Amino acid sequence: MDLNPSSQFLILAPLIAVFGLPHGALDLPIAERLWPLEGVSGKLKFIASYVGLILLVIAVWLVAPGVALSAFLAYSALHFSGDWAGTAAPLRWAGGVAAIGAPALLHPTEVTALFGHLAPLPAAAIAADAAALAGALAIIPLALTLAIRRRLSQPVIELMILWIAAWLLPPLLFFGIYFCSLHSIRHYRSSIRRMPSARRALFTAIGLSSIVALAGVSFVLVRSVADPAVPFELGLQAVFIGLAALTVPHMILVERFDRRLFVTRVGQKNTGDGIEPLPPVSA
Ligand SMILES: CC1=C(/C=C/C(C)=C/C=C/C(C)=C/C=C/C=C(C)/C=C/C=C(C)/C=C/C2=C(C)CCCC2(C)C)C(C)(C)CCC1
Ligand SMILES: [Fe+2]
Repeated sequence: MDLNPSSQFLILAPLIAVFGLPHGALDLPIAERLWPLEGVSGKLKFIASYVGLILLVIAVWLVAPGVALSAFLAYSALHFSGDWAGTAAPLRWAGGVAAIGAPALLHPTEVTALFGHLAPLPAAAIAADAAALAGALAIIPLALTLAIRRRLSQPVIELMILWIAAWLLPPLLFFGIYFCSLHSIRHYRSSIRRMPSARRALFTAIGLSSIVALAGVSFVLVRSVADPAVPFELGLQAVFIGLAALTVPHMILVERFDRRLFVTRVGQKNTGDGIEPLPPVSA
């Protein structure tokens, strides 16, 4: 598909705002299930720590963008591997790495140029090469599983679709579709089932994601008054540096939530010697 990066971005940004942000905004209801965030002060303490971590990541990005970009790619792969949490480790890793590495391997020039908007070019090129190499290595567990098992399990089918999508779609569009369909919806469904009140969690998620989306739009509007020549670059930075910053507290919470409830992202209970479905929380 032939779509220039600015047009891809115009599709990606609203997709992320509507379908991507709410899965992270469930972090507040998740924290309320993990700890007794008593009263307004309990919630405010949690929000202050969450926002503090976000600001810390943005500060690191401003000081050392090359290091921050590489770290973002690495922890994103780790976070995305949770989408195949009930699966054997090699396939789980192959999935998390492919979400980043497949577009880097199949569209190297475009991905290097996009990374170049987020970090200085030499560091962006190194990050793009490393992501492409990781992508190539991620094919090995998939190919071995196919060769040994000789049957198409659900994770194998999902990974094959992921690779075909990465091949057919331009990188930003591929990422938007993976992130908003597989990652966000899977995480959203498995988390909301564990909430005492799904309706309340949904309203909280909508409210918090609107705040984050508004913050991103305001950043682009204010900055483009000073430099109207680069709205695409500012938009890309708002989305990806924003996601990089949100991911750190988001990952910490999701890990704790999954471990505390012994729940994998595919909505199953890990009993140590097998996987069994967990009953939904009663209201
Ligand atoms: C709770 C809370 C809140 C909210 C939150 C939220 C809303 C969250 C979200 C979260 C999220 C929402 C997350 C996400 C994540 C994401 C990620 C992790 C991504 C990654 C990506 C990447 C890494 C990419 C790459 C690339 C590029 C850049 C280009 C093209 C190619 C590729 C694809 C390779 C607030 C702050 C209000 C307050 C406090 C509390
Ligand atoms: Fe997530």
